[in-house]
Amino acid sequence: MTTAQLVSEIKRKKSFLCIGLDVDLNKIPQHLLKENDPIFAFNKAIIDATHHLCVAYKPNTAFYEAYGIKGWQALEKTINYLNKNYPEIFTIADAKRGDIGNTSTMYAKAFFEDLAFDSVTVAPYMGKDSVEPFLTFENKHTILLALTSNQGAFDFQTKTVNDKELYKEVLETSKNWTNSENLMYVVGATKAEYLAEIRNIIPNSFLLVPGVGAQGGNLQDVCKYGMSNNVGLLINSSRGIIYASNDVCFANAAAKKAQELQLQMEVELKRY
Ligand SMILES: O=c1ccn([C@@H]2O[C@H](COP(=O)(O)O)[C@@H](O)[C@H]2O)c(=O)[nH]1
Repeated sequence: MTTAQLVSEIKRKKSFLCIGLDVDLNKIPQHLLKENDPIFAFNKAIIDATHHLCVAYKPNTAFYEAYGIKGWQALEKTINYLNKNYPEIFTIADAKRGDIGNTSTMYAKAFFEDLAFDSVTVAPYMGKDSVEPFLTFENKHTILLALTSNQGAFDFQTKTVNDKELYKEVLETSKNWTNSENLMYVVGATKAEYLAEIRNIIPNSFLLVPGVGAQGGNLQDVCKYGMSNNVGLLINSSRGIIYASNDVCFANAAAKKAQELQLQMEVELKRY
């Protein structure tokens, strides 16, 4: 999917919501455990109930890898289901990959070709040659970790290196890499006060913003400092939406939570 198509979907749906599909078998409704593939059954119900309220889904691959081959098959079924039934949806494999060049090429093939995701999250720590293989794929997006939502972000990302905080160095350096138009960045909603400075460095890049909901980030603060001319935001909530209820009406409860966020986004889109 192109960035222009993503922006047009955001405007059509009046939503820049990304729903995280972080499936934990201990948290899903117990009646689903009788299904042949409980993870996919859960995802399908959530997707069918919420697709009109969001523009993106983000399965975090850890929640699939934890269940071995069955988890990986459920991830494959989920992305195939999305691509077949809701091709207008932007898909994110939250896999946080990145390695020496030839290995990164294989990661990129896995997520962009085999699984046909629109984007994958990548860690910048190994530098340019570990990220550029992802950037060579046309109309695919590499979402680089810049300033993450967790407390540990302060261990390295905000430390000063060469008179600059490390996350700023990541932004400034990566924006000059070949095919950098295919870059997006992760910035945690819990770090909204950093967004104005981040926008000075990358005024138009899309930001994937996790941390609203369960982690306590505030949607309005993120929009105030993080929205760009082309919206430029995908705000993610995972647990806050998909585990709204664990009874038989779980998908409706998830849709209700998603709608609460979508309505707030509609207000923000009018404001900026
Ligand atoms: O900085 C980051 C990067 C990634 N994540 C991931 O996003 C979701 C958040 O889930 P919630 O349940 O809405 O808290 C999850 O997959 C994280 O691994 C992040 O939270 N922060």
